[in-house]
Amino acid sequence: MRTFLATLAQHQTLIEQLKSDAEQITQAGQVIANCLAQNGKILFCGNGGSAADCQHIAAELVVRYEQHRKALAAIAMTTDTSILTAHSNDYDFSSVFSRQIEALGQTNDVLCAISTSGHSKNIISAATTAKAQGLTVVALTGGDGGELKHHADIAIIVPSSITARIQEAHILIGHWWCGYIEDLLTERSCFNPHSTSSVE
Ligand SMILES: O=C(CO)[C@@H](O)[C@H](O)[C@H](O)[C@H](O)COP(=O)(O)O
Ligand SMILES: [Zn+2]
Repeated sequence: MRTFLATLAQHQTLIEQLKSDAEQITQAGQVIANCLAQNGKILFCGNGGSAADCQHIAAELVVRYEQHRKALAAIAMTTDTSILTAHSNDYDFSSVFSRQIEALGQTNDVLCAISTSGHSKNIISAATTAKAQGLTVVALTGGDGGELKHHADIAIIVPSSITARIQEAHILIGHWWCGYIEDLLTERSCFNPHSTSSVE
């Protein structure tokens, strides 16, 4: 029988291991911030719990994380039930995200592809389509990074085989990115009164 303390210990071990990825996680945060500063947008894709992470992080960027500041361009490609059902029903679930990238992706955008296994077909297809269209691909994955790591410009691999622990690490990284991006864009005066929206 699992105990809460044993699960907590797994989580803490993993968080400790993530220290060695700090530089790469920071670099990915810079890539996302640069994209937003240059009027690009962040497209997110993931399945199940990772789909929830997509809309969670996109909401922090569009609305706010810690600062009242201008809106940042982010889209969770996991939320439009008409697109998701029409495409899966008429074509194939494996291309449900790549189709949206074909519609929305531009060369100065970033795809943030989230897959704990790194093996989900629709996520790999999204990454390959994004690369082909000139987007930068940041992958949040786990295990050994699966096939996804081969199709990403930056692949952050949480070294665990437990889906839940990987997801917990992913949202920690996603939250950290949101704060770091707000800090970086503030430092570059991207949120000064002349570049902000009505929420100021
Ligand atoms: O949240 C969980 C498990 O914690 C599940 O919903 C999980 O996200 C789903 O099984 C996903 O389909 C797994 O996909 P992936 O992370 O391997 O790409
Ligand atoms: Zn979950």
